Amino acid sequence: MARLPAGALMQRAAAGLAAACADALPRVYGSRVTLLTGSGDNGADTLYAGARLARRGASVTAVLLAPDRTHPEALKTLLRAGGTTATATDAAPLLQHADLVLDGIVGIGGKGGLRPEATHLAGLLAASPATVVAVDLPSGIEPDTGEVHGTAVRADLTITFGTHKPGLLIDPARAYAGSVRLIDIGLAATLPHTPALESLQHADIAALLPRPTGESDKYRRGVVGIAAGSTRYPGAAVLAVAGALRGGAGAVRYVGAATDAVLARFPETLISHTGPKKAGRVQAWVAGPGAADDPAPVAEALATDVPVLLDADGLRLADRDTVRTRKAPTLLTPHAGEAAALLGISREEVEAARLTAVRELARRYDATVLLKGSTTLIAAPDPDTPVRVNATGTPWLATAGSGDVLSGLAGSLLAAGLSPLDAASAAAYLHGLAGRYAADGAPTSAHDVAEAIPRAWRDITT
Ligand SMILES: NC(=O)C1=CN([C@@H]2O[C@H](COP(=O)(O)OP(=O)(O)OC[C@H]3O[C@@H](n4cnc5c(N)ncnc54)[C@H](OP(=O)(O)O)[C@@H]3O)[C@@H](O)[C@H]2O)[C@@H](O)CC1
Ligand SMILES: Nc1ncnc2c1ncn2[C@@H]1O[C@H](COP(=O)(O)OP(=O)(O)O)[C@@H](O)[C@H]1O
Repeated sequence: MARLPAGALMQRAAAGLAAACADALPRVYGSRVTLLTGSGDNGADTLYAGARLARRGASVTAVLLAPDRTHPEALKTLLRAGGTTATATDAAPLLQHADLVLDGIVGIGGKGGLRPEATHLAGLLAASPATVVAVDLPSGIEPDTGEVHGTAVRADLTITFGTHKPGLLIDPARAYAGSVRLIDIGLAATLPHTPALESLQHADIAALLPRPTGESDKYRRGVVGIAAGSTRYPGAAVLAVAGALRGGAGAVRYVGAATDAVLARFPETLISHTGPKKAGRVQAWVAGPGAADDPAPVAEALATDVPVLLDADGLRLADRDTVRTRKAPTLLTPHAGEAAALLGISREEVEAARLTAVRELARRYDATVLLKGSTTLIAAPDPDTPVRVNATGTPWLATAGSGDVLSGLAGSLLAAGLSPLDAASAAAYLHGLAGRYAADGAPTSAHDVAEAIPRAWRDITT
């Protein structure tokens, strides 16, 4: 992100910051505020905000990480307002007794992991009972990727300026930010034209979801084929069909070894006793959930000329060159473990660098990739298309079979005519919202998530 001159923008940032700190304190007058002040503009923001709080009667002390390189004007302003300074060696009691700490060690100018002195302060801060407010972003996280190398500040609240940085939206860094509040300081004209990341909201998703019209019939609405399930995992087929039936396609066709289980639960399913190749026309295939070790249905689905979603076993069974050379689009929906296997790295490496992993998979497979997990990311094969980060979801979704529901749902949206990027985005959004409704603060099941999809759909579109 480009660095802008201080001045008016910095004053706006400081005003917003001071107002947010005042909101976070029971009262400003008499409260103890400690500033962690680095030598860049991020540190200067803390000094200007601290000056505003000092003028309202707070007792403000700035811990200067680099006393001789502190922003001189900002420091003068704090001192004139009655604030004081300290060095990092005096920080421990100040942090221990503060009501509120402003973290301005580094912002978007931070490079690599925190240096030793900053690491030490972040450690002291972790043991402090104070409310921690991060300035622009928690020091130590990587602003552009969401990675965290070493120690980072854990904030209760992050006040970010102008735009959300990717690190505030993607785990693991996201978890360090606490709640995030965006302050508009008039940066819009200077931001890059195409963002690195997009996060679709209710209205964006509503505009994508298919709606039947008077002309519609079940075939025109799209038929989604589900090649899933095995004698070992029949439930995966049932759950994928459950998701597909709620995804907007006019009909769901099933092929696989779980016909009885699928029909028992969903008699409306069209059954074909062949592989995808001879199953009859569909507008999209979902291949892989619970497929166990049979590569044939996956290969047959990939040989068709309609969009194919590959999930679970389908990811392992698919041939990469076949995916790359398909004319119709392919959507891959791995969780971190499956992504790791495809990339030949560890699950931990994927979880530590989700953005890199999802982009790399999209590049290697020349396909759209939805990477599931604590942060769901969706990357298109074109590297210039912004990656999408899903705004809904809940950790309660981490329950067996909920990914199968997602695959059916996304497949159904593909069959209804959405592009892989939009189908994946809309499915993740609906699924995340349905997960929240189904859980409502208590454990839930994949089946309940599927049942909550219509409520999520209604909420988005009405
Ligand atoms: N964009 C805008 O328009 C606006 C931006 N604004 C604000 O400016 C912030 C960006 O300020 P910035 O560019 O001065 O960089 P910043 O984050 O303070 O870091 C640089 C300092 O950190 C140090 N340092 C670096 N790495 C480190 C590490 N790993 N561990 C420890 N230290 C490390 C580095 O030291 P050096 O390498 O020089 O020794 C240097 O001193 C931005 O986040 C926002 O708050 C607002 O005022 C509103 C308008
Ligand atoms: N910690 C988490 N926070 C939010 N969502 C999660 C978390 N862990 C998993 N999920 C979501 O739960 C679903 C699990 O899918 P998956 O791992 O494929 O499970 P399964 O194979 O059992 O169906 C995905 O939609 C994923 O994004």
